[in-house]
Amino acid sequence: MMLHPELLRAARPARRPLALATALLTAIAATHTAQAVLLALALAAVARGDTGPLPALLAAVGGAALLRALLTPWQRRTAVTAGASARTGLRDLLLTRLGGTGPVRATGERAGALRAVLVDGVEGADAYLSRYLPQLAVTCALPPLLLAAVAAVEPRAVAVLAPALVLALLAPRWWDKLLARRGQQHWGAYEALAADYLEALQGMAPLRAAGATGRTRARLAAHSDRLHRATVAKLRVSLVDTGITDLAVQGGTVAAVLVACWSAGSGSAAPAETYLLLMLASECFRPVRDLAREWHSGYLGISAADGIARLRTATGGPPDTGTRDRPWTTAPALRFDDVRFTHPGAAAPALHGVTFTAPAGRTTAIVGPSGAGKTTLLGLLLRHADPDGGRISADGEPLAAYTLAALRRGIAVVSQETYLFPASVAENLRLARPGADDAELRTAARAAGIHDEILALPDGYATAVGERGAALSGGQRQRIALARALLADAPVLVLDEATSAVGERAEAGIVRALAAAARGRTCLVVAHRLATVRHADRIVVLDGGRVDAVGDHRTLLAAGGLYARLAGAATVYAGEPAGRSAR
Ligand SMILES: Nc1ncnc2c1ncn2[C@@H]1O[C@H](COP(=O)(O)OP(=O)(O)OP(=O)(O)O)[C@@H](O)[C@H]1O
Repeated sequence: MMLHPELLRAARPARRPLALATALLTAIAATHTAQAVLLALALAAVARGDTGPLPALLAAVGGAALLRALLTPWQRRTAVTAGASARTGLRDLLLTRLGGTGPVRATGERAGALRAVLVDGVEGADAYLSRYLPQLAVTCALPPLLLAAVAAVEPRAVAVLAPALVLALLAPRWWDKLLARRGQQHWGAYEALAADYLEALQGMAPLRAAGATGRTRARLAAHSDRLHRATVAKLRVSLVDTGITDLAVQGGTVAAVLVACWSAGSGSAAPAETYLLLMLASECFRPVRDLAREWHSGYLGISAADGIARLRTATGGPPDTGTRDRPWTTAPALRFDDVRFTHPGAAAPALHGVTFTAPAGRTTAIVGPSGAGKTTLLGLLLRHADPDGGRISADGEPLAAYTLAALRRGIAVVSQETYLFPASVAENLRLARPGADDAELRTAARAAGIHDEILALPDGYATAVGERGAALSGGQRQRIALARALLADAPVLVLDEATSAVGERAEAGIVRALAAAARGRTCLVVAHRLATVRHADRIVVLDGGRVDAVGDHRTLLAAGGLYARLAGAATVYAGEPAGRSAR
């Protein structure tokens, strides 16, 4: 009788089909009981030598079997519908929750473990809800009614059937805690192995380059062995559980047969009563046997339930309490006011009180040495986290006033880590705007400097890009991601090292084209190569989490501070004398 609040919560969206599936299962169980009673009456008629009622009784038996044959597929279909509805609701909820907590890393979960919960865990919850739960309801409801019927026929039989039923259903509950613990250990080992395999597959190239594939294989084998041991430990407890249930079912049935024989032998029961007793005794245990059959479905769901609960209640994102559910209609001015932030667990603040304005419809670049806080600042703008102090506002309205969905619709982001889905180039572009026509796709691709290269692909815009865009170069992937962001037509465009994989020569042209395409939008650009941002309307120089200077390229160079030093380093790095760049 394993009930888990997390799984019961997941059942809510599927309440109706689950109730129908349970009602149908009850009806199917009722046809078994009716068939048993009718067969007992038919056998009693044969024993009496009275064949008169036999045709009607046998026709009724056939009717019960036929009804069951009709109800069973209906029940299965309804249960599958209920499971699908619960599964979809649960995955939606978990994905929304994950989306709300920001990047996957923010939840502290490994991607492979998340995949295990979202795919296998939710499948386990489906099996629990659609198969185990209806059967559990029937098992709790039916045997007491059948015991009452047995009591009416032969009260003494209840004395053997009731303890057997109690033993079958309740004895295994004594080690529910152990079962739950073993289930969790098994699930934990499964999640860890899923995460290990995903990371090993994703990191195959660097592992091979570092000659570490052998060590990785050995580590995976060790974790696989851990999962095997957890499976055996779980199976051992599970087998004891089903063993006790089987023993109680067999023992109870045999005891009931003995009571029936004794009643018949002593002449205290008529043949009809004896047959009824034999049939009803067997029917008492049918739901218990059926529940044992669904036991593994239930156990899988229970094992995964804690993982689902952990994900559903994952914290790490800011509260989505804003009421403005539409993004800005025109490009807003973004104001950072004394923004302070320390990453969870970090020893020192990443931002110490950052103040500047990114003017509406203009391009503002954020530059600074590694670790200056540029990415942290963009993360706060996207509300992956909220500042510890100060505030960020758009057109004077705090970001928290907007719903997270509105905010994220209003801000298109291209970061260093681009993600392309295994679909065509056109489909990847249309993720940003499903209704975009071909001309719009081409305009965005031209602005991102990728149009000609797309045309040169085997099927042009219909070319499949492979998993994570494997069929394209890093620079091509980044420019497709840029085109996608332009297509989104959001009033705010954030580029975080968005052209880092593009060659330096091509980069300047792309950035110029981007600036033209994004005219009228508020752009925030982070780039290591200063040549990328020298045409920005405003440049904010960050250093150690503080604003060092704000200005345009010329005034910052003339001021001769950190920016000039960074520019010098950049031009030397690019093979140019520092003086040329300064002019
Ligand atoms: N998730 C994190 N947890 C703890 N500290 C972090 C985290 N992310 C960044 N930091 C720290 O915050 C500071 C600012 O990091 P941030 O990534 O914002 O700098 P950056 O200017 O973008 O650097 P880079 O140019 O190298 O990308 C650094 O000291 C960094 O170590």
